[in-house]
Amino acid sequence: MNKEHLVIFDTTLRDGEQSPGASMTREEKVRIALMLEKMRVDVIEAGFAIASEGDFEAVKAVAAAVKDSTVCSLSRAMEADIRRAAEALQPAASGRIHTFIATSPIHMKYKLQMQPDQVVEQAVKAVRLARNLMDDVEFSCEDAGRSEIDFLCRIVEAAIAAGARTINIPDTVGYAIPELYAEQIRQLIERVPNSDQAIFSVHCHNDLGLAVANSLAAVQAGARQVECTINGLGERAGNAALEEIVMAVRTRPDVFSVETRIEPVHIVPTSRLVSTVTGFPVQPNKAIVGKNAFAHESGIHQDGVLKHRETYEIMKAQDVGWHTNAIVLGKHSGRNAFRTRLQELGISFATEQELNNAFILFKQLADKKHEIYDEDLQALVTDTRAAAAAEHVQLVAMEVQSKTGETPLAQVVLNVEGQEQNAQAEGSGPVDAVYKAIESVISSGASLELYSVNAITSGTDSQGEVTVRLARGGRIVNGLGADTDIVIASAKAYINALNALQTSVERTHPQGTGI
Ligand SMILES: CC(=O)SCCNC(=O)CCNC(=O)[C@H](O)C(C)(C)COP(=O)(O)OP(=O)(O)OC[C@H]1O[C@@H](n2cnc3c(N)ncnc32)[C@H](O)[C@@H]1OP(=O)(O)O
Ligand SMILES: CC(C)C(=O)C(=O)O
Ligand SMILES: [Mg+2]
Repeated sequence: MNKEHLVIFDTTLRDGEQSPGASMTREEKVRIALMLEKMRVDVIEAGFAIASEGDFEAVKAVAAAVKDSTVCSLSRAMEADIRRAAEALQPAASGRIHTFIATSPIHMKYKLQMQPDQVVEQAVKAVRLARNLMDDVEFSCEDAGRSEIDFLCRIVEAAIAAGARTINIPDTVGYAIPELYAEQIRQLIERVPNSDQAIFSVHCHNDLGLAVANSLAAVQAGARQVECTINGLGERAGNAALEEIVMAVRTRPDVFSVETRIEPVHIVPTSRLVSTVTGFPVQPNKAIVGKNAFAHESGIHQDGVLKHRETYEIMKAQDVGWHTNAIVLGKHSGRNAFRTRLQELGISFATEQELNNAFILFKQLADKKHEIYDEDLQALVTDTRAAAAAEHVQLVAMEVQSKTGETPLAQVVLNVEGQEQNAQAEGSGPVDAVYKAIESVISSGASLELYSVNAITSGTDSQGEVTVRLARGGRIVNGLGADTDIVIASAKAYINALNALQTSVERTHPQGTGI
């Protein structure tokens, strides 16, 4: 099937900038415009030239910098606005004046305070003037979503006759519903006698969360330009998101008879740039550009994706500019994802039992921590292996009381060579109390040469990793322990070192001397 071209009109720099707090400098607008050009956006609306001296300069700078996309400026249906837009667009290789006037009864009566006939007259005058200054003119019926269809037909016909090449039917206040909006576009194209002389465009706002759905329904009804913004930035709840429109059309060629010229690999970098410049973070679950858009945490999905990516992905992360998709390990993960990640880290298990033991520890840790990082896995494997090694001493349970103004007290239950033993001791701090309690049972005679604690990853839910070095009779051993509770990590590390000390004794004196 021969696909028709869908014009992608990006208004991040104009409607996007109308988001409270999203103002951009001239330099920032140029940087974003160059990314949009690289992405092969057809039209870049760079600003509203009459709004301020700064916006005039910004439109001018974008017009001078961009070569491959058409650069556009907004203007009211007023002579001064249109002349200012034309002046700012002077340097453009391809420029467009976008002029608009409201057509809904509520806007005409209360805001413009004009009669419908006057609105038509002013629209026609505006389009004519713009066409005298520039070939490419777009006319918008502001608040078309709440305008009467007969009046819309009348003003659209007049605007096309006056020279508008693109007719935009905005749902300015996000009031439209897909089926009804599509019907509005269909009727306009059918009923306006000269509709074949213009491209019909849509510009949808997201007040009811329907901006993309409305835009796509309109495309199905014959619209051939969509106005949209990166990350859905825009007035109030925003505009239709460019990345969602482009990827919907691209992912469902069976549904849409149009195609864009967008190179989607630039989508994520552009999204990041817009987010950085405006300071508006992208929500993690945002389609296409959110951090979680290609991330899988649940075991069943991870297993599916590892076996055949398309089981849970309708797009490829790399196609829209992500480095890769992501298998995130957490409490919903399963063995397949766990084993695969460890293999990627170069860690394999000799037996399925060893893997299962590590997996049990992993689930326990995941219950305490939101996300498990590679460093957590490495520490966990070290723990599993230490546990698997001949263990003379094991920590069964421990409790530490530590209060301001009171001496810390530790109670430990140890399993020594198969026998449970209880001990308690006070110490200068909770770790000191635990170590004294352990020593009251073991009497290792070793001296503590080093004690250090590190957060394995960032965040207060991170695991603490403790390293302990013990020396006895010329032998020095290290012990490692990790836990989200650093006192427990300290006990694990100490016991790990005691066991290492014993193992090294066994190696040198097979009969052993005991710990
Ligand atoms: C749906 C949209 O996104 S529309 C674009 C919205 N964007 C902006 O408004 C950003 C830039 N705007 C501005 O900088 C200023 O509003 C300016 C420079 C355009 C105008 O500033 P001011 O002259 O001080 O007018 P103000 O903003 O207070 O009021 C708007 C005036 O324009 C009139 N007007 C509004 N839309 C149009 C239009 N499309 N065509 C002609 N006149 C219009 C209003 O009726 C009002 O006229 P009045 O002053 O005679 O009552
Ligand atoms: C100026 C027009 C196109 C607009 O932004 C709107 O109606 O939302
Ligand atoms: Mg708008």
